Amino acid sequence: MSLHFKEVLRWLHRWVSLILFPLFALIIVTGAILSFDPVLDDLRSGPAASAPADAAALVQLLDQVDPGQRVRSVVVEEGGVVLLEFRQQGRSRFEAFDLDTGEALALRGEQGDFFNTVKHLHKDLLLNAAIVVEIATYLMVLVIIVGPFLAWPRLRRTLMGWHGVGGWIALPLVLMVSVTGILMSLHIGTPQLPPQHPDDRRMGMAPAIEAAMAAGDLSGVRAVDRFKNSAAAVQGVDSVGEAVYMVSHHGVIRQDRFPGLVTSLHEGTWAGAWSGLLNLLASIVLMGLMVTGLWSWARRIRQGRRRSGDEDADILVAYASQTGTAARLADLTRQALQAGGARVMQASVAGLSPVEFKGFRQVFLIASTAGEGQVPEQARSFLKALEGADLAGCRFSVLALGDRGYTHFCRGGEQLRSALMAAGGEEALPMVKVDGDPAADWRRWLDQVAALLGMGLGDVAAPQGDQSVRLTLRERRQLNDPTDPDTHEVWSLRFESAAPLAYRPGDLLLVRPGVGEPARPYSIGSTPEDDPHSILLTVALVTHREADGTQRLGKASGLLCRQLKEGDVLEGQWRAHPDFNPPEDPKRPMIMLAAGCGIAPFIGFIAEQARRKSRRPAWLIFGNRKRGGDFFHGEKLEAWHRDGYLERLDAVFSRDPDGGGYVQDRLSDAADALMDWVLDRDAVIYVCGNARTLGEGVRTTLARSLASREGMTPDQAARRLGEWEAAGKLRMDLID
Ligand SMILES: Cc1cc2nc3c(=O)[nH]c(=O)nc-3n(C[C@H](O)[C@H](O)[C@H](O)COP(=O)(O)O)c2cc1C
Repeated sequence: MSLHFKEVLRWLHRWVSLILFPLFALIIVTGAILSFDPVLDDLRSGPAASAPADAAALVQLLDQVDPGQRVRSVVVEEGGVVLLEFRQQGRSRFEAFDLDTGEALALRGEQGDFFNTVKHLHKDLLLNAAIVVEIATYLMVLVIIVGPFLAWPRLRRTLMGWHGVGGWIALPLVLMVSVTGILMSLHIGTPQLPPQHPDDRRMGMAPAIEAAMAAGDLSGVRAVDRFKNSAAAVQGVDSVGEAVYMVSHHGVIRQDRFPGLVTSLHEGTWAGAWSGLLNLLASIVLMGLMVTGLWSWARRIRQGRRRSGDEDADILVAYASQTGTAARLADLTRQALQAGGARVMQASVAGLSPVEFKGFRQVFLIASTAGEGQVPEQARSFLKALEGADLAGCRFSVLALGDRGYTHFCRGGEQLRSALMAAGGEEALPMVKVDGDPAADWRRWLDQVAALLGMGLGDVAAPQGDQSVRLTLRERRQLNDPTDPDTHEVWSLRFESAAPLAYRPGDLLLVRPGVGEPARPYSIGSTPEDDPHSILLTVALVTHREADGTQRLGKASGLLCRQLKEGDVLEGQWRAHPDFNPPEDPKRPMIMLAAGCGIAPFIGFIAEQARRKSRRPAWLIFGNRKRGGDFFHGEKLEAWHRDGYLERLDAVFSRDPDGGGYVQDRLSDAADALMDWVLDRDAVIYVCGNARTLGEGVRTTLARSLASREGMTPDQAARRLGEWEAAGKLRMDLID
């Protein structure tokens, strides 16, 4: 089936059931209640008579006890007991009589009006709106039929896994109840009726029996019911055998069966009263399918919408952060302004579209600079979207974080500011540029913000800055095959700290190669739970070739991989990186996508799992050039996989024949499983490696899989990824 067609089907399946959820639920729940009706009837009215009542005697009784012909139904029970149903002010009332003596008898049980009301609700919503129910039933059948085209049944212990398998197994049953409903509304497979006119009076019970006696040779009667507008159905026995006479003021038609297979299938009376329990099961399954579908849809929406702050905020604190500093400052800014009485929303620009800025009285943007003077990865699509945006009247202020050690100081913040101005935004406070540790500058900027808003500040928490650490190199081991020129030089380094450290795997160690030089961040790939004095790094040696052909080493990586000797001391800084730590919720699954030395933080993630004996579902896709030459930490990873700390391990090698290509190729091959993890199990996706190759490849593959699975346009899928980033469901730690 073509992808596009499948997307259309998925769209129909989802939106028809979401929009009509209340109506579907009403039809299904009332249907479920009605499936008890025949059962209760059976229990209440005692066994049906084995011998029918004499037709002439019954007419005589009716003439005697119901001269006004108000009885709506007649049932003949064992022992010559005749049960008559009267209606008074819309309510049913029952009376029992002895056929032989005409005496009134005590009732065995009281039949309420309840089932009648439910039946009407089921058939016409108590509003004479049978056509609405009919159309809804057509659409319900459409939703049911489309379901199996969307996915093969696969046993997965997820909400959507149950939804899929449940839908497949129950398909015949749920189709049976819904299709028979449609057939009934079309009068297909239901008893043939004699002609009727809209202004006919209702058929009386006694005249109906007499008409049946006159037209055929009906001798015994089991039951009489009003049927459709002005007709009646007389069930009984004639010279041929069991028969039903459909009687109207204009004719009589004899049938062998009543009410017909279609109706008895729909009402669940095809094998006696108790076969209705199958219909009850169908209703429960249908409700279950609707609720699981709705629930998982709602969860997906929620996954993308996580913003913190006040719903009715008129102040927005937006941030664009690469390693979490701007995000932390945005958090503290929001808290301080809220404490001062303002209504504030805080969000990453990854999850915002530029027009949203216009909905706020003031926007405060805290933006860092990454790479060589670029905006952080999470702000790239926002910056692009600003190109065509109209932000006339939008008032904004920027706090730009940076480091003068880099050539393009605070260029990320500058780019965002220029784009906001070009779109028509008005700068409320002049941009403040921060060099290095932002604590003091941020605090001053916050005072300006408060003054601009004309408010005082509540308690202001101090931002936690980077912490100095003194480390001794204890061990350095080359991870790639030194004899293979086709692999990059990568080392594993273990440092020791005299003081215990309370970092998390994924936090950063900032290494400054010299005074005035910019610091370079390295992901920490260990857990203090193994040893609080130890830190593990995985470092690629960066090399540049000069114009004259000589090779120059990267300053920070050269220091780590060459200059430092075992036993030497390194003065570094430890920076918390909460955006790139394992998920807070110890059960929430995680997917780790790593290329080359992007494996660095994940070694710590899985080590933490193993130390805690955690069975959190974890899936790692690692990509590099050659299995033989550069499967970094391969043995350790395979052991963790064997021991169950990694539920799934995929290693792909682009230069091996049949090596599986790149990480994004494996991701694309496993698109179904990937979407199961991400959408149904609410996994967090971590990506670490090169921005241009891995970052963009993963982004494209994710957007494509999402678009196909969810029936979205490429734009919608890209926006959803942005929302995931803002909500911390997609976390990228990339290097240019
Ligand atoms: C890899 C890397 C590249 C950076 N490039 C620049 C740059 O080109 N210009 C600049 O002013 N600051 C640069 N910085 C400094 C950051 O902008 C600064 O540390 C900021 O506080 C980080 O904020 P964040 O954690 O929110 O991303 C760079 C930092 C790192 C780690």
